[in-house]
Amino acid sequence: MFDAPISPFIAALPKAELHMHLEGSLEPETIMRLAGRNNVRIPYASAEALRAAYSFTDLQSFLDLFYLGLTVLQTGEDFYEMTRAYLDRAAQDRVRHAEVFISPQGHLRRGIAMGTVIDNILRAFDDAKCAHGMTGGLIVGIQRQFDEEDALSMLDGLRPWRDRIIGLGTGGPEMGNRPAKFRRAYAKARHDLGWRTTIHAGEEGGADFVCEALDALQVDRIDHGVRCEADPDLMRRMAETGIPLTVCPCSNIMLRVFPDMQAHNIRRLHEAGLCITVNSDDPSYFGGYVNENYAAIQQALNFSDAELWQLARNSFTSAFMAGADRDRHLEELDRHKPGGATSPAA
Ligand SMILES: Nc1ncnc2[nH]cnc12
Ligand SMILES: [Zn+2]
Repeated sequence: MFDAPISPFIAALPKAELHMHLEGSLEPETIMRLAGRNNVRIPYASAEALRAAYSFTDLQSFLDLFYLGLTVLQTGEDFYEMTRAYLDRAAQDRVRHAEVFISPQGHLRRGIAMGTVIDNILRAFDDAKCAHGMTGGLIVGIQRQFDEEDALSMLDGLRPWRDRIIGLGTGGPEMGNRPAKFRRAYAKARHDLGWRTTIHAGEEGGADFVCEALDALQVDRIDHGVRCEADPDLMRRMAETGIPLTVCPCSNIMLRVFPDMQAHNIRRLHEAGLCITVNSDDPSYFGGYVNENYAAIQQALNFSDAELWQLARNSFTSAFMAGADRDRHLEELDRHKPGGATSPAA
């Protein structure tokens, strides 16, 4: 579906990916293989039949399949393989820093222990860092359809990994589950656990969801956020404060947030001075890893190499990453600047 050619510039461009759900990186072939290995019933005859079902009408129609697919994850090895496969694939796309989401509640409810989930994801990160020299970290995601008590008890269960987790996010069905529902969970993550925070807002929900996320939760980033355009005051605020948006162009087309890529507002958001980053969200479900997302906006919306370079730069400056790592990545990125590298003072 997203078959724009990936230019040599995009292929070589160092980039950070900040919005990618590990469970959304499970390819249909992997889902069917793990279903067989773990004796989990998936009501599709083959990987091709499962992939053929990836035709969505809205966020919920996707989430139904996403929640089905993740049931094949049973053992520590499954979580390791899923994470390692994504990180190896991302390294091929020149992702130098990856911040990925996991939704522990979806696994705890099926009787999987927190340690099985978290330890094995972190082990895959450690190995991928050695293999590819990449940096990155794990963001735990609240599933917003469950109540805040459930989110708070998940946070209690994550305390032993407090220093190895970088942030808290929230995903799941946005309508009917406003950001302020998780006020206490976000305060706990920030003050008690010392994590950075982000939330899916303004994907299907309106600009008011983005405002509420900023005011009630004081998040550091907004995931998606594309519907902020409906509120000019909010647009000005976002431009002034530089709060990053992790935009996922292919996801937005697949979930019908916009009818097609030409109609996507990412260029307008960028030109309005917002800090925009490009990400894949759930690459196996939406037909594109991060480079396909860069290529899609280049082709449909005429992003120049210089503009794509700026989006890649935003991805590093928006990351929840230590200053020394960021400086190292930015130095490497500088060498790919169209028209030549900037001087250290620039
Ligand atoms: N695009 C998305 N929106 C909300 N929740 C999600 N979980 C995985 N992908 C998601
Ligand atoms: Zn997402």
